Amino acid sequence: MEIDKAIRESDDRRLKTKYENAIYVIQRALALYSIEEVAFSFNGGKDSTVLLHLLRAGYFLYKGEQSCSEEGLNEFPIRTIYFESPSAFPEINSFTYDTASTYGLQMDIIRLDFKSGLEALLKSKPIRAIFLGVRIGDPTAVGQEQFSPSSPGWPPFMRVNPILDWSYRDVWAFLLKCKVQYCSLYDHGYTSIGSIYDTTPNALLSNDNSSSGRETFRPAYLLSDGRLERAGRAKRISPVRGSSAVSNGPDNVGSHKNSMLTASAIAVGDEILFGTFGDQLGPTLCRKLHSIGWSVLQTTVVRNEVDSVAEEVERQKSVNDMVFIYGGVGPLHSDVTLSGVAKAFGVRLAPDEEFEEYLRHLIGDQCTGDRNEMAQLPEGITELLHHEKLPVPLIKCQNVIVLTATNVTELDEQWECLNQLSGSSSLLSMLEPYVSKYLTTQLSDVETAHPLAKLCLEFPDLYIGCYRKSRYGSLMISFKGKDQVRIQSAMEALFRKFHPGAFSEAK
Ligand SMILES: Cc1cc2nc3c(=O)[nH]c(=O)nc-3n(C[C@H](O)[C@H](O)[C@H](O)COP(=O)(O)O)c2cc1C
Ligand SMILES: Nc1ncnc2c1ncn2[C@@H]1O[C@H](COP(=O)(O)OP(=O)(O)OP(=O)(O)O)[C@@H](O)[C@H]1O
Ligand SMILES: [Mg+2]
Repeated sequence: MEIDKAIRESDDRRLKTKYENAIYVIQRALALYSIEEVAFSFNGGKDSTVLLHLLRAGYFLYKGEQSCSEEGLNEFPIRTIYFESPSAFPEINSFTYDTASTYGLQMDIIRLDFKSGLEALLKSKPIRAIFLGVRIGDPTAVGQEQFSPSSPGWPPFMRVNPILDWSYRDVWAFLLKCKVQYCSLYDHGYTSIGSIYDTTPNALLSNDNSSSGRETFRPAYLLSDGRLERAGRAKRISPVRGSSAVSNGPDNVGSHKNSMLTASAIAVGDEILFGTFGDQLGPTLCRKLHSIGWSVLQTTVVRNEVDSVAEEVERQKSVNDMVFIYGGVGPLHSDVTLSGVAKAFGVRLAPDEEFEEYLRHLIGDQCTGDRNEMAQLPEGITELLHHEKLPVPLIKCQNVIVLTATNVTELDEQWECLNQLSGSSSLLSMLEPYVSKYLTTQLSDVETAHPLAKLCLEFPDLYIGCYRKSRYGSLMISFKGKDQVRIQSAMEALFRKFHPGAFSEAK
């Protein structure tokens, strides 16, 4: 069988592993369901083209194990369904039909929407399982496994996704290694194909030939960052963020100048709770947030335990505009922060090829196996924050930023990068910074308590706090707010309540 031979003769270890896993899934499905009970959903796209050849190989190998003779092994008896639509590209349509005839596919053409089409199909045929070319990273892959029952509200069948864990690069490695035909649009810069209304060539593959008047594009397999395969697809409205207060674009940055944005910080570390090691980052992070006008509502310390992290993240993300979490990131048994974040959002960890590439640069050969645990990130909600000064991008899951800093110097660097990124994107809106004034007094707590309580009522827009460094030393009074004039007025109001010289200003 030519596909099996091409992969077995290749020296691409990663591709071999992906191939073997996919073939395993296909063979399990063929063992679970009779041939009349399975169908292949084929639409001429690159992923379904990969799947077609995997199914051909999988069926061949499965049948070969069952019978001694080679007779009939090259046929492909799996029912193939194609949802034909007038909004499909003509190239996709003709490729689908040509491929069907080349490989003798028994095609059922369905001219209904997916759901109604499947309802009709399942009524007329004994189908129980459908092979799909869905991959992690596709918007529809979130939450799916290799075997996933159809969703509630859909007719009942098993979705079988043999290439769920394949990356964009794996897809192209396979198609090129096996030298099989694929739809011609992929040679002209299309990297993911939807309808004629929502799909254009991927601008990242554009040749700079604007002077010639006709823009041309490089082939899809040259796209180096697979995460951008959908860059040529019209955007759907993205999921709602953790909070509407975080700006969604540069235009909004200014409009937040005077609004209130809140953050919290979560430190993950048993050693902090044992008292062996102090939280290095919390206080610095609070000061930094304050300096850009954000209010910090809470800092917490949680154990290196998935559920503890998940519960805290879940709580904080729903009441804050941004949550910062640090500690517990890496390959150690105690590094559970990303699992906790994933659990808080109800998603799983999935391999992220781009992140893996960064880690590979950083730790080289120590990056073992085909599945790098450190390159698993919360699926469908992760954004990598790139900055030239960062060896590995920071991870942002909706309104949760995972900091990898372990000390203040590293935090300074990461904060600077975050700030610079915020300048050109919507990351952290810069607000009017807080200003602070401090007074000290030798007056007793009892003398100051009542007038200070009244002052707080008179200046509800300011934070007026009191603390002392020792029970018998001087009392420190802090005034924090965004309006210098208001702070001055509050201080003067306080002076008027006591004898002159009762307070002195402190730095
Ligand atoms: C054979 C088949 C089965 C599908 N099963 C489901 C399903 O169980 N649940 C679901 O939400 N969508 C299901 N879909 C729809 C897809 O998840 C998804 O909406 C569709 O492929 C997206 O295509 P679009 O980007 O062109 O809208 C199915 C689609 C096909 C072709
Ligand atoms: N019109 C359709 N008819 C049959 N199956 C479909 C159709 N649209 C989608 N599918 C199924 O859903 C899978 C995922 O679709 P998706 O568009 O992500 O991948 P693709 O079309 O194979 O490749 P590409 O990402 O390049 O468009 C397909 O591989 C196929 O199994
Ligand atoms: Mg497609």
